[in-house]
Amino acid sequence: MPVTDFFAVAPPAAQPLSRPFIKMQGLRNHFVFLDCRLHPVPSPADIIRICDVHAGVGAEQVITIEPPRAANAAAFMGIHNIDGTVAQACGNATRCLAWLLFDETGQEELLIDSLGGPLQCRKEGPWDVSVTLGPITTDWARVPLARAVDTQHLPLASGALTDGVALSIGNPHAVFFVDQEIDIPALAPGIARDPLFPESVNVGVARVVDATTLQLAVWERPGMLTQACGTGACVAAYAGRLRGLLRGSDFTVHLPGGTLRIRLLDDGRAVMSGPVAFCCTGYV
Ligand SMILES: N[C@H](CCC[C@H](N)C(=O)O)C(=O)O
Repeated sequence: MPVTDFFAVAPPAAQPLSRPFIKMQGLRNHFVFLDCRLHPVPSPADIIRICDVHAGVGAEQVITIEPPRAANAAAFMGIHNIDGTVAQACGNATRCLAWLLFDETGQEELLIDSLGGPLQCRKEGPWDVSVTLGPITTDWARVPLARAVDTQHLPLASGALTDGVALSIGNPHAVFFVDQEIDIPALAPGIARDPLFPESVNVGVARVVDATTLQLAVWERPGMLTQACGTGACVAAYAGRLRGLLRGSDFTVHLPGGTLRIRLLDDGRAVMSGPVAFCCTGYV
């Protein structure tokens, strides 16, 4: 029985809440999945409650599985941040959603549609999934930025976070390369709320280990340090190669929650490969 059959299981009569959910995590970046092929997309207030571990099950994003909007897509993926706002891309959640759809359909390759565009997904192992995201761009208007600046050498700083690179892979990122320990919660908000970023920005802090390896941590929109950020890993590898700090096409990105493998394609897209894990089911 596919895990997603749970979405059709009625709650116990005494259950005060009626919405079935599946929770999964990718490198400890954790998500609540709701099937909106059967139920309406929840309100921002409900998203906030579900993400709040003191009021709901707790999650770093709520992912809504919606009917496909693009031809030959298995589903549309809605990405909802903890403040109820909508994001355009989420690498770790895409791997988890792909796993659920592989399990549901028996397929081992499929397309997921999203605001950031189509995402080709492939089952690499029982709990290992690759997703092709992008293309990545450093075009200021598409990050987006509020004005034209050199996106490869950003004119803003917050403490030791200087000389960053602005990119988009569907969602906005600013990547800073450092060679020292950084108090990210102290410094990253100064970047994220800078008026240069009209939609705010995910702030990646990267340290080069060698020509194909990074260490990375990301202060994600709307303002939280996550254990892993899939889109952040893709753009950090891209920015590192752009800066001449990395070489080749295949990279390893170590995040606090674990490691992702990133392959940069010639067309600007990135193939991100990594694990997924099942957490629990329940009702919210
Ligand atoms: N908070 C991000 C979305 C989730 C990105 C991250 N969880 C990933 O795995 O890519 C944003 O607002 O753009």
